[in-house]
This record gives sequence, structure tokens and C-alpha cells, in this order.
Amino acid sequence: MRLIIQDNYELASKWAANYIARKIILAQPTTEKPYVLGLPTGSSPLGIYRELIKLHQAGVVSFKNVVTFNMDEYVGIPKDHPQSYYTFMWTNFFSHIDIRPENANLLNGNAPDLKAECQAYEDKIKTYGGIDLFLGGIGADGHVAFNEPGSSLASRTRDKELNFDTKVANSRFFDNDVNKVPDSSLTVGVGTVMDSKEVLIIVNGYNKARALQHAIEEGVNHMWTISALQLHPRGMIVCDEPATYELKVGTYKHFKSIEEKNLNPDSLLNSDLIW
Ligand SMILES: N[C@@H]1[C@@H](O)[C@H](O)[C@@H](COP(=O)(O)O)O[C@@H]1O
Repeated sequence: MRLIIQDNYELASKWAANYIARKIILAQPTTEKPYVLGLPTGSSPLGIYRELIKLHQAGVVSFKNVVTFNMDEYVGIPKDHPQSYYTFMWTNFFSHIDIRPENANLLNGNAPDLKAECQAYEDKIKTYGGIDLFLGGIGADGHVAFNEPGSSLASRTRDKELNFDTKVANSRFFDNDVNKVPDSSLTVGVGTVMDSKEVLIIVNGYNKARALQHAIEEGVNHMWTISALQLHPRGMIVCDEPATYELKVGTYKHFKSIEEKNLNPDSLLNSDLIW
């Protein structure tokens, strides 16, 4: 696993955005062979979306031949609800780039048959030959998408009840009222994320430090679902300094030194990239 430690959130976001943009450019996607991105919601990826929008507006990258699959969606709130992940994605990213609306895939949390909806999502990913790069964030308990502690590391897209911790964490978007947070979600599984050719996770802030420590230094464990990334041949975490506070000094120094030459976000845009 690669760990890219940046001084602050802005640099971490810029690094990740430049990396993704460069990947799209190098893939030379076409309508027949689009570049396929998995995408998250949450506060963590907002900086990456802002940077990708800037790169698009500067003419560096186009999303015309990019297909996206979002990680998750709440069940039972209208699509146009201010806190639906559909609204989040269109407000914060899709409406600012040149993606074709039909290429932006999100799970439908109001589908009449949720299990069929999840199976159709998995099937659709397969029709594109899988996801090229899955971008993600994590919760403070190390969950990826809505794969909370105890989720099978082989899980696929499914309907999933949300635990109390996640509902409390997300109540900040629902008038700080935990009762207004939907009880369940549709989410890609850990296995769905791990099947992608590459995974890039952004981790920022002190409140994610324990999760990062488990992801990097502890064993693969379903109680910290992000730890499954250790089994991925191209798994990478991009983090800021505060997120590293629970790492051993030796771990921190190891990743800082082996990635020393790769840390400048600007140099990524002209590079062939390591992966
Ligand atoms: N389903 C989302 C996750 O995909 C996200 O990673 C997590 C952390 O959100 P934030 O980035 O706001 O801390 O929140 C939710 O649980």
C-alpha cells in the first residue's frame, strides 16, 4: 500500500486530484472505452472535487468520456432532498464539469426492489470491465462507503442499515437531529471497492487518526473495513499531517522517505505516474 503524507488538507486534495486527472489523461478515454471512476460523498473529497473542477476549467482534463459510479445513497429520502447523495454530487461536482448525465451512476434509494437495484448496479459496473479507480473517504471508525464495522470484507452492493455512530456523525447534515438521518442505505460492498483496478482513499483530520492507524499498522479486520486495502495490489491512501497522529514515528518516516520524490502535486501532471 502507498501512503502519501501531505502537510495539509489542501495539498492532499490537490495531490489526489492531479493524480486522478493524470490517470484520465493517460488513459485517453473514448466513448467506446471510457475511464471508469468510483466516487464518494462526504466532506473529505470536497477539496478533490474543487481541484478537479479547476483542472477542468483550465482545460487540463475532460470528463466527456468518464463514467462514474457513486459508492452509496440513503434509502427513503427523495432524490432531490438537499442531503441525498445525488444532490451532493450534482451540487459539488457534476454540474461543474462536462460529464454526460447518463454517465453519472448513482444507486436509487427509492427503487421498488432494492436488492434488484443493487444487483443491477454490480452488473452495470461489469459491463464497463470494472472500475478503473475507486476514490473514497472513510468514517472515524474506518468504514468505507457504508461498510460499517463487521461488514464482510467480501461484501457486494446491498442495502445496509446504518449504525448509531454513523447516524450521529451524519446528523450534522440533518439539523443535528439523529432521528432525521435515514435508517438505511444502499452501498457498494468492500468487495466491490477491492475489485477495482486501483483504490485511492483520502483521510484528513485528527478524528480519522485512529482509523488510519488501523488501516496501515494493524491487521486486516472486518471491524475496520478500510484495512482490506492492505490486500489490494494498488491501494493508496493520501492523508494530511493531523491524520498521522496515531502512527508510529517509524511508520511515518518510512512512508515519508519512500514517497519523498513523489510528493509534489504539480509534478504529477506531467509524469507517467508510478501506477
Ligand atoms: N458513506 C459516507 C462515507 O463514504 C464517508 O467516507 C464517511 C465520512 O464522511 P466525511 O468525509 O464527511 O468524514 O461518511 C459517510 O459514512
